[in-house]
Formats: sequence, structure tokens, C-alpha cells
Amino acid sequence: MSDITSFKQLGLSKWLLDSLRAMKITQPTTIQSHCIPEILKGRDCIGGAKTGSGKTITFAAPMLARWSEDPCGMFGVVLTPTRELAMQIAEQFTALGSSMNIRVALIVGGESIVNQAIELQRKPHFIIATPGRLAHHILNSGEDTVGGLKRAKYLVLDEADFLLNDTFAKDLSTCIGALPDKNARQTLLFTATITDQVRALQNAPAKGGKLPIFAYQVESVDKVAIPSTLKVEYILIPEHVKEAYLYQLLTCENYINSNVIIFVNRTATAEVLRKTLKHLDLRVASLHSQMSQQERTNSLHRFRANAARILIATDVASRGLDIPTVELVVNYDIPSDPDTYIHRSGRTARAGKSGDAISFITPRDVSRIAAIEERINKKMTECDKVHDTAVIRKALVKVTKAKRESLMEMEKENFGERRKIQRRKNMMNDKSLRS
Ligand SMILES: Nc1ncnc2c1ncn2[C@@H]1O[C@H](COP(=O)(O)OP(=O)(O)OP(=O)(O)O)[C@@H](O)[C@H]1O
Repeated sequence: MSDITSFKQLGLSKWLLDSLRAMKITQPTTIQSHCIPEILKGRDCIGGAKTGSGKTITFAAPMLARWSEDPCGMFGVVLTPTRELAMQIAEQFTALGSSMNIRVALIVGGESIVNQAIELQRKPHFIIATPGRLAHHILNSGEDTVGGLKRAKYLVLDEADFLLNDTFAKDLSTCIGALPDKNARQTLLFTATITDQVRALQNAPAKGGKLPIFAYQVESVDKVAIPSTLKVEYILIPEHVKEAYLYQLLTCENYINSNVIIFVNRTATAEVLRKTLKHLDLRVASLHSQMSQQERTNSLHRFRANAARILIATDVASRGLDIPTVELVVNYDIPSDPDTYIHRSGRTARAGKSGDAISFITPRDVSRIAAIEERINKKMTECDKVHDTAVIRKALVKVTKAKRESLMEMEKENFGERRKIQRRKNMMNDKSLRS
């Protein structure tokens, strides 16, 4: 928490203070007290703060404050890399602005293009979008649908470091090209992991082929990469017994009732694990890019509602998702990029709560762990919650049987072929698989 004690002192209007209070949000976090007054002054902003530190309200509250003074259509555009994150941000805008009849449009891949076009024609006040789908509308729809973008006052890039990588470059340019010039709008960039690419925009915003993003900006960046309430641990494991250790961990005294997210590097691993844990009677759901959007949304609903207590996910879920009940994140596979570790682990220990991140380390992962520890500036400690080898050996028999059954089912269901078909569908649906 910060030295400024109330949102009122930051300059927010009464109706917003009431909305925040209804969400039990009364004291601004550090990033909120640094950035909200600057954004209200009309400045562009780079906001870098730890996962779970309230960056969404940092940009949403001042935009809503300015919008309420003149509530016109297509006031602000928020771009974010994943569909689920866009949905979550749209929900926050809707909740904050509900007393003011706010219109928020969610423009993401995997949903009906026609319905979205109709929604855009109604001139929503805020558009929360993934870049691929918004670019599609800009390139294929007329003035009556996307013309209003030319009058938008704000552009937000949430998870900015990720949006600025090459995958999104073309779509991002299309989106920015449809908005007013950088001097005629405010640009706000937020992420938990500021990269050189984000910083470079600050130093040479309009040169060297860089996106002409900033007019006049302020920077507020945390020096520490992970929340202080996050405990980071590891378990050293031979590759072939990873599933048995996972089962043991999920059913140990500490976590038997916990909400857990398990991150894996491949969709096939997510599917095998989901089936295996289901055979072992655990309430489990999965989230990855080879699922249809309907399946993705259902899984996330089940997890949020605690119908599933375990979510197995690839990195489509590593950024931004805010599920306050998550107590444990397991890095079942170690990511190659240390920043990905920060985002994954940040799905727990949010908003001052405590949480654990446990990494499964095989001999192959040692150099990745060293890079992660250097990036977060902290050594992981050894997890002592699963250590009895006799118990693990006993679990191994049961878990191996469940895994064998799962693999046979996947072969019967032709998972590999379905994956190819889904990938093709995704590509046709949306130019970016990640959008
Ligand atoms: N001032 C506050 N006091 C208490 N809770 C807050 C405050 N601001 C935001 N929150 C809550 O903290 C949680 C995390 O916020 P948010 O999702 O915006 O984090 P973030 O910084 O964007 O994280 P990430 O980097 O993972 O995307 C949310 O549940 C939000 O409602």
C-alpha cells in the first residue's frame, strides 16, 4: 500500500469512489497512487508493477473519470493479448461503470464477427479487444462500424511487453493506425515485466520504425519483480515420476482443498494431465489454445466457481488472470523465458494475499532455473511437502494406471488429429493463435 491514503485524494469523482467501495477497494496501491493523478493530468504513462498489484484499476479509473465528464462513444480502446484477459477487463469496466450506463464491447477472436460488428455500430464507450480481431474489423468493416475509433481519447496496451513482440506487430499497427494521432490521444502501457522493447518506445518513440506511441509520458516501475507474499519453491524430480509427485502434492495436507493452477508447456501435456487427474478423482479443468472458445470459457467458469479446484493450463492463462482464491501455482514444466515464470507464478499471491509457486525441476531444467532466480533476484527453497519416497512409490502404481488409460483414450479420440483441425480453425478464425 502507498503513502497516499485515499482514492479521493487522487482526484477521482464521487461516483467512482462509490463503485470502488462497492468492490471493497478503498486504499490505492502504490502503482495506483503514482499513475492515477498523472493520467488525470493528461499524460501518457508506462506503468510497471508486480503481478496482482491493481494495474487494471490504475488505467480504468482515470479513463472512466474523464469519460463521465462527457460520456461519448468510442472513448477508449484497451488491447490485451488473450481472450480471457479481455473478458476479465471488460467485466471490470462494466462493474465500475454500472451506475453510469456504460457500454463496453468485447472484441475477441473465437466469437461471432457479425454480432461484434453490430455491437461496434452501437458506438460502445469502451472497446476491450485482442489485436487480431479488432484489426480484422478495421480492415473489413465500414465507417459506420469502426469510424468512431478516430475520436477515441485513450489507448491502453495491457501486458504491453507481450503485445510489442513480433507476433502482434502487424495487427497492432492496424489498430493504432485507426486511432487518433499520438498527440490527440493518451497512451497507457502496463505490464509486470517491463522489457527493453517497452523502454525503447520511451526514448525514441517515433523513430527507427518504432510505433509512434507516446506524446508525453511518465514512468512508474517497481524494482522488485515478484510480490513479497509469494513463496517460491522447487522439487527436484526425475522426469518419469512427475505425475506421481504432482498427485502427491495436490492431495497433501497443505493443498488437499486448495485452488491450484498447473502450468505446462504443451497442449498435449495439458490434456494427458487433465485426463489422468480426472481418473484419480480430482476436480480438474484445462485451458489451452487447442480448445474451442466455448470450451475455454466453460473451463474458466468452472474453475472460478470452484466446480473444478484445479486448472491445467498452457501460457494462454499465464498473464493477467485474476482469480483471488488461487493458493498454489505449479510450474509442472519450466518455461524458457524467466518473465513467463513471473507471470505464471503471479496467478497467486495477488492483492497482498499469500501464495506458493512450486517448480518441478528435472535435470534438464537446471539452467532455466538459474536464469529465473537471477531475474527474480531470489533463490527458490526446496519444498518439503512431498518427501516420503515410499508414499510416492505407492502413488506411482495408481497414477501410472490412470495415465495409461488417459493415453489410450486420447488415441481413441484422435487428439493429435483434432489438434491439427482446431489449429486450422483458429488460424482461419483469427490471424493470431494467441488472440
Ligand atoms: N487498491 C486496491 N485494494 C485492494 N484490492 C485491489 C486494489 N486494486 C485492485 N485490487 C484487486 O487486486 C486484484 C489484482 O488486480 P489486477 O488484476 O488489476 O492486477 P494486475 O496488477 O493487473 O496483475 P497482473 O500483472 O497479473 O495482470 C484484483 O482482484 C483487484 O480487484
